[in-house]
Amino acid sequence: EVSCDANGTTYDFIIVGGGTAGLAVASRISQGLPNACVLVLEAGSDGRNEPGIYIPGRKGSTIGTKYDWNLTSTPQPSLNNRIIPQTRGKVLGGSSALNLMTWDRAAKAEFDAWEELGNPGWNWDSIYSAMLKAENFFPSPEYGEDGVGYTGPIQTLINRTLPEHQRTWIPTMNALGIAENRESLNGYPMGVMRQPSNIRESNYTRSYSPEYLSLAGPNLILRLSTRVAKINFRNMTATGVTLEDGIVMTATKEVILSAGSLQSPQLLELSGVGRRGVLEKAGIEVVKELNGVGENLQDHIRIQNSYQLKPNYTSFDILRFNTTYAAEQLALWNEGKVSLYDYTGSGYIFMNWSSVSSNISDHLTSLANQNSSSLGPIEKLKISWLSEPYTETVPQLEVIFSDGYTGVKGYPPANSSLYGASFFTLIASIQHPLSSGSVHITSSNINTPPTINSNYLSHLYDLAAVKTATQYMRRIASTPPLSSVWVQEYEPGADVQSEEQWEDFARRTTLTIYHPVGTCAMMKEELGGAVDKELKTYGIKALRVVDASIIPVGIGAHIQTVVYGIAEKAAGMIIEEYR
Ligand SMILES: Cc1cc2nc3c(=O)[nH]c(=O)nc-3n(C[C@H](O)[C@H](O)[C@H](O)COP(=O)(O)OP(=O)(O)OC[C@H]3O[C@@H](n4cnc5c(N)ncnc54)[C@H](O)[C@@H]3O)c2cc1C
Repeated sequence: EVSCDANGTTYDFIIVGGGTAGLAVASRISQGLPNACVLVLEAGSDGRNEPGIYIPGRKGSTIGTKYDWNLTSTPQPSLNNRIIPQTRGKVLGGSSALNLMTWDRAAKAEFDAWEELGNPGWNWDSIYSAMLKAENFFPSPEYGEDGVGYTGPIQTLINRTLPEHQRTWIPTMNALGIAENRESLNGYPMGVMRQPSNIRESNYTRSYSPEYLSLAGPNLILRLSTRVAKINFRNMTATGVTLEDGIVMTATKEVILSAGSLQSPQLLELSGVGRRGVLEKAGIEVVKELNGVGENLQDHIRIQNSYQLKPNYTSFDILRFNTTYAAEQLALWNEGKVSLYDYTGSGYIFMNWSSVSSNISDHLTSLANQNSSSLGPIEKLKISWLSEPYTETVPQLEVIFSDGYTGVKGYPPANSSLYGASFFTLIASIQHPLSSGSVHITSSNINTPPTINSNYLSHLYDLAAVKTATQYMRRIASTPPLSSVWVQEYEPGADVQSEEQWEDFARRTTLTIYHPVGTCAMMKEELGGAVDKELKTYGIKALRVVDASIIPVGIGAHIQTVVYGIAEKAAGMIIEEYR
């Protein structure tokens, strides 16, 4: 058995970023290539003992803390120049430590499109089987058996804690013509459903990418609080990395970049791989001119409505204003008993626009088709999904039932008569927005955050889509039986009625749902790709990118399952190549 030096400077593989994909790919390589030394370099600390991370009901509490890189967008003109937080985990497990634990999958056609973009071998069948390797589903009478995996390290389940008023969710959507789908992870995601959350059944803790480390052998060396400043090259071959403190680490086989959609392109550019104009402006010598780096930034946008519950319902909000009750619930959670601290927002719908109305669908499709002569391959694909035959399978709108207040206006302050009230929130997410943007460096210093411009709502389709979504959520809330649980629409509020007011609400409150992808896209180089079908960086040897940045086209689902799938598939290719 190989012996790997925990404090050495030379390893076979160096993985940059111990996040969602990074720990998965590193652990699988360690397992599959036991004679190779695998080094993971993670800038963040170990958050496995942090209650804000491991208690599901404390999801969101670590946003904006030391576990977050606290990146932000540029002022967004179509959002009244608001600066939108670009939350990213800076901790072991990366964004899988901070995410909201939705575990789902997009439609078959969306993954088959990856192959059509010039990536033979990347289609539903192969990506699906890679995704299944990540998970271990705990069966539930409320969910089916098709579409879930049972052998992976990430544990998933249907949450045992369901607020009373959330029981209205599925019947309400049925009344609006949306059928229940209990096998929504099998490539056909449409319908209304509860969905799994990535929670460990035995102790109801967050199950996330550090779980992969239990698969790794002693040949995996993990270094925390260690930030990579650049990748080093000789003769167009990656030879290792330089750390922030100047120490040089050598990779004899490969450097694997898993720093995520906002920081993998940053590191490539800091190392001389990217758009010539960007590199020259930042004073960086060009190693390889690669136009796709940092471009094609796509994200899911969200908008939210919230409703004040009748006094006989207790929501998740009670944990913020009743400290005695919160302490009791926490004690229950600590004893492993059913508790409000178990809760994750587990009610969903995935639907097309014609389920809102055929007029809406026609209107949105015609907006999407404006300027269709100058479209790139990604926009063309997204627009094709608005028409037959894809309308029946590829979702355009997601709505999440999220208990408690999670809007933009803020929970009522202590001096308000509404303080102590309970709310539920409906969160809509537009699955295929047509606005896209970029993330680029502006300086050669790793400590200067990259400039992130997502161009949110810059496309008329996106603006009309969020308006439609928030209007539709009022319709959902006003449909029985959900209509019977609340007294008042708190946000946007009943006075929002005209088209102008809805548009104003959209511009004031649209946010991201934290799914940036596409910035090192796996696509032909001439189409704007940065990596090939083996995730190898064009023009450079021994350098792969393995994280959400390689996703060429945004998907109609939350993205962690496919990030694990990408890592599993990458590990398979790497093990095959070096065995
Ligand atoms: C708040 C939030 C909620 C979300 N909710 C959901 C959800 O409910 N369901 C879902 O499916 N998806 C969700 N997502 C999205 C999903 O979690 C992410 O897309 C996914 O985890 C990204 O994985 P990744 O491997 O690409 O990057 P990350 O997991 O972010 O990993 C990147 C890692 O690289 C490290 N790093 C960066 N730069 C350096 C450097 N220079 N040197 C060393 N290390 C470095 C980072 O610290 C980090 O650990 C959410 C994301 C966020 C932020």
